[in-house]
Amino acid sequence: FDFNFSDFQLEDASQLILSSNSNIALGALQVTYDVNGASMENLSGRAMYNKRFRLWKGNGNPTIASFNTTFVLNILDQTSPGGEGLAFIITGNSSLPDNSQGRWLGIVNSDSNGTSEAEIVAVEFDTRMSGDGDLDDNHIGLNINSINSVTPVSLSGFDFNISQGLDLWVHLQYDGENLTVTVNDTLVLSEPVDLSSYLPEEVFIGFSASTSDEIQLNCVKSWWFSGTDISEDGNLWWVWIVIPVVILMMLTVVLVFYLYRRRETIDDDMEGARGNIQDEINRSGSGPKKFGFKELKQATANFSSKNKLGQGGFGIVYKGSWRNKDIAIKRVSKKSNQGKQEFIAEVTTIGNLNHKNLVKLIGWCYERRELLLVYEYMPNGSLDKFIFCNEKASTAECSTLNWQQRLTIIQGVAQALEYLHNAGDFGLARTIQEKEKTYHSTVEIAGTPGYMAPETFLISRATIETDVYSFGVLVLEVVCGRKPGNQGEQKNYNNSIVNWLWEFYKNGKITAAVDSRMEADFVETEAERVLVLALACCHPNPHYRPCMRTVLQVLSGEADPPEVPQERPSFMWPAMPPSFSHMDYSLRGSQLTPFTDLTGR
Ligand SMILES: Nc1ncnc2c1ncn2[C@@H]1O[C@H](COP(=O)(O)OP(=O)(O)OP(=O)(O)O)[C@@H](O)[C@H]1O
Repeated sequence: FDFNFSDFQLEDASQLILSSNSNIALGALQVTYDVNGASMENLSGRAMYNKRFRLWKGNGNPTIASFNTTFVLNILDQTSPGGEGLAFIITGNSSLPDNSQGRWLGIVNSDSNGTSEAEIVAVEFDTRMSGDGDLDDNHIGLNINSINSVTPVSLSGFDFNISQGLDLWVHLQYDGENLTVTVNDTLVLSEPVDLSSYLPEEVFIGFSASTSDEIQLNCVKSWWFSGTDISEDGNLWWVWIVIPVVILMMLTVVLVFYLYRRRETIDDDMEGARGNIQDEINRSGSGPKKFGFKELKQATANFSSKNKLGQGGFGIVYKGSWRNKDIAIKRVSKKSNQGKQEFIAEVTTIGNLNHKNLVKLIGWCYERRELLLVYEYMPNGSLDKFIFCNEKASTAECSTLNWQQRLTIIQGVAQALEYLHNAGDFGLARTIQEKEKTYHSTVEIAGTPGYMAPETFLISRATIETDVYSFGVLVLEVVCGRKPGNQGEQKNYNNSIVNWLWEFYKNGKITAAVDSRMEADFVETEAERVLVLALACCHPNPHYRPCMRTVLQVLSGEADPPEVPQERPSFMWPAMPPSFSHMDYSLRGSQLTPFTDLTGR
């Protein structure tokens, strides 16, 4: 809070509040006017700076501003003696009190004198001894809400005479505790005073003066003021709004940038993954088409549950319509363990297969972290619907397959499997074997209990032999119309359909196991041949299982079924090839692990 009037010109009036008896003339502030030829008697006047100065703030232990001010006074008696005096004032009220001429110096009047309502602190330059408290006619004093000074100091002792028309350089300083006054570089007054006790927080500063019957010229020739601006803190409200807003904006920018980068990284990863997948699939030279996710979403009416065909180990299969053609879309579950490698394996191997008994893989999609496989649609659905009948289903709902149909199915599956075992050294099994992981037609260790060869858990992978075992179980299912067993039963290996049938075989009545729903309408020799073949496929020792070529020969009648022992052999591991069969396994000690407990999924 600073201002400086090196002199006073008329235009400076806009920065001042001048009472009616004050004006600017002759380069000076005439606190009581001395021009215009009007009477100068019994006047009082005030000339205040027009902006308030914040003197203090806060309650209890307030912060108090400090200030410095220097002004040049020129007071000249017009009568002898002259009268009355001039004061530097700090006040809550800029307006001149009524009837403050004469001895009141424009500071107070008879009503406000001595009251706190006056709200004024003044340093008076008193040129007339006019009241009881006055020291002499040449003194200064600190006045608080009163015309009587707290500590009047005579300037006569300092060789100054206030009202002789000499320039008095007055420097007034307040440090928040003490008020000091120097006149012409001489310290004349120093007084402790808490201005906040008497004055409001915001004050006007300026000058007051008066005349009486005795008159004088009351001029201020220049005025400089500088005070600490404690109001700034109080005006910092905008800081509390602006800074949090700026911080919030910065955080938002950082967050948006971070999310954008993260998204980019994810997209990059996905792009990278997709790129790899696409590259690998392309490199394999396979035929399946790459579909867009949107395309498949549309084809399945947004994967509507109405279009669900079934659910396998990898996820849900939906029926879809694409270019007026029915398709089946397997949406690999995100929870599924099918990873990129398995996906590529499925696309590149199955996609390259071409056999009338194998469902054709038309295409694939890997987008938005979604893995999808598109197959040709099989309108008749799954075989299990035809060979197992829900006990609650009516006869109409469960049409029984005749012997020829069953034989055709078995032959069809055998042909497909033989094709797989010969086509390109069985890509799927090979792909997964490389990873030392089993892959068959479902997740983790191949498939559903009951279809799994006993060694599956021990070797942890699919082999041609384990496929033959599964085929054997399928044959038993198709011929006997019986499920391989529920999961609970499968925890006990001896409860499997294989063990069940072996009992019939042992008792010499294997055809008694044939599905009774055919009402004995089947060719007994064919049924026996097929069932014994199935037992051979399900031999606990993989080395004794026939290959699929042999299976086909037996099914077509070109060859007899392999010899099958009357008693089901125990499962031993490691399994010995036929040439070692004479060896006493028990001598092999701990290396030989009789199979006792097999746990499926
Ligand atoms: N191409 C298709 N046409 C018609 N229905 C199909 C087709 N593919 C699958 N389905 C139906 O969806 C079901 C699930 O098929 P999916 O191939 O996922 O599993 P699965 O062969 O039954 O078992 P696994 O998970 O062991 O392979 C099938 O049982 C069948 O009912």
